Amino acid sequence: MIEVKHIRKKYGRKQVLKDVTFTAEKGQITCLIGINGVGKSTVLKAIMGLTPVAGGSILIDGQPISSRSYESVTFVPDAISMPSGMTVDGCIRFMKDYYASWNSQRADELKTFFKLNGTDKVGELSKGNTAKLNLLLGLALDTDYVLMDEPFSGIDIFSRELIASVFTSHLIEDRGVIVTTHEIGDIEHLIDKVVLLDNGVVRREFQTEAVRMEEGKSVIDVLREVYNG
Ligand SMILES: Nc1ncnc2c1ncn2[C@@H]1O[C@H](COP(=O)(O)OP(=O)(O)OP(=O)(O)O)[C@@H](O)[C@H]1O
Repeated sequence: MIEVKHIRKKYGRKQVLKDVTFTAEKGQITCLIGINGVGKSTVLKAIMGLTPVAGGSILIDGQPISSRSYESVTFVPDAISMPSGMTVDGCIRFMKDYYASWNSQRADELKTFFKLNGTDKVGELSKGNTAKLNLLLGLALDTDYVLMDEPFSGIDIFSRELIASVFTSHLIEDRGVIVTTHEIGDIEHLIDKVVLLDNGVVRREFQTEAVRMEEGKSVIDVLREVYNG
């Protein structure tokens, strides 16, 4: 389980996270939602230890985050970090050489699933194919948790559907996923849990199925309630 407890974060004088607490379970898809600039990416970066936080703690399977956390958590950022002149197969080879946890079989399956062409260069990929390659490079690592920052950002409906279908496939297996997205409609039916960030705090944390069954509400209904009062 990933446990985020009372974390705070300031950029300069701006208090972005005032007191953020939530958990994300292994085997579940947890969606971090909130309006632009609320601090979703900052939370993901904090879990990865990529940005320092002022207070609170973050535990991964009971252990405080450290350089060893990379063995259990993968971060898929919202932009690809591979050189533009590298081919899709070149990226895959690079990752295989660099990471002991690289799973070549899953990488091959993802390449086929996303219909990526091995000889295409990163800099010449469409936005949708760039997002797919970025996900491939993250999901082919054998880690217990995957954090994805806006995997649907700026891509067409068909690519979004294909990416969404990965969430329910064996390619995710029983890993824990934390995803940020504005495209809630695309994945509402796939999400197990929602963490709603607003004004530096978690305004609601709920299991989607429970809210659907007990209150007859969708995630969007809850969002409207929170933001429109
Ligand atoms: N390195 C930084 N230096 C200064 N301010 C920053 C930095 N990174 C983020 N911020 C600010 O912190 C706030 C939260 O940013 P963050 O990217 O975490 O929000 P977000 O919820 O992911 O936004 P979006 O939905 O637009 O992606 C924003 O106001 C942003 O401008």
